[in-house]
Amino acid sequence: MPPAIRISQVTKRYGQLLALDQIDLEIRQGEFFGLLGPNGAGKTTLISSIAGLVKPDGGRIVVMGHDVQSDYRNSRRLLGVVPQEIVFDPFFTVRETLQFQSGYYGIRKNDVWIDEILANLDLDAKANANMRSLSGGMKRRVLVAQALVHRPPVIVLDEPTAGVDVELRQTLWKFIRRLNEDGHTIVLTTHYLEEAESQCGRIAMLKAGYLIALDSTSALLRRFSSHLLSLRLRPGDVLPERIAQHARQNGTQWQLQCEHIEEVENVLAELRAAGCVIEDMEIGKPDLEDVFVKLMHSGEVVT
Ligand SMILES: Nc1ncnc2c1ncn2[C@@H]1O[C@H](COP(=O)(O)OP(=O)(O)OP(=O)(O)O)[C@@H](O)[C@H]1O
Repeated sequence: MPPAIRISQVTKRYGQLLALDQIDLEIRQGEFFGLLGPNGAGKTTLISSIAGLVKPDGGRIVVMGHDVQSDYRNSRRLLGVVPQEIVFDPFFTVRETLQFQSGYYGIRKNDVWIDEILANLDLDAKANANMRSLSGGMKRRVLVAQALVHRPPVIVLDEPTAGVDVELRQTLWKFIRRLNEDGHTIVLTTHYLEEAESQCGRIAMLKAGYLIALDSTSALLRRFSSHLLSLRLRPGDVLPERIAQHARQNGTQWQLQCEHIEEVENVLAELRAAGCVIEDMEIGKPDLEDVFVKLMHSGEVVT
């Protein structure tokens, strides 16, 4: 089984700017994969290269066994891309837009599938509305629908939830998760790290054109996220010196950054041994934002 997407040594320059620097990345069939990075990291350039819209200066991209440059038609047929920018033809209705898009892939009589997509994206009431008359969020739903008309096995979503309300986010994720459960490979870029954390099994992080992290979401969280332990002691109790050195006082609370959960256990044992009584305690869950911030500010590379 070929990988869904194989990216080998891909480099892209815009004049002096190195937008992608020798990127190597393999996305397996059936994965829900996150591509993260700050503004300008190269995510859209990489996605556009996968879609054959940008021609890399070096390297090779293969989608489901088909080279994006030398076998463009087949690779493009296997890919559905939801672009970041909203572009639409103001003269068509939503249904016409989707029929037109189906025709682009040589598919006629696609209305059963089009109806299913419209229903799953809560767009059925707007099927005959003119594209011009839709709100920004509705237009974004149509972009998602357009990417799916030819039932591509690999679906790439470039910030699909930017500027989208909570209800659509939930509808969208439910549909995308269902497609993933049915075997579709999903590649997602987003700035909403909690979305990436909850949806993606594996994550790559780009920084200024470099791939700086590639691992499962759980491994990245384990490796880079610390637990924030917040404690309130019985009035009059004093933190043992060793712990106080590393703790920060916030009103009546003490806060300690613990790299591992075992460290939390050690702190509690020391407090007990010192005769301290804990009146209130909270352990902050590690999240992808910690990982992201740490990786973006350190020179570390974990691929
Ligand atoms: N057509 C272009 N011409 C010149 N420079 C470009 C072009 N497209 C992108 N760039 C530059 O390449 C770099 C990577 O841009 P890209 O859009 O891929 O980043 P991104 O990670 O998708 O950012 P964002 O999160 O803001 O969407 C940026 O410095 C950007 O200014």
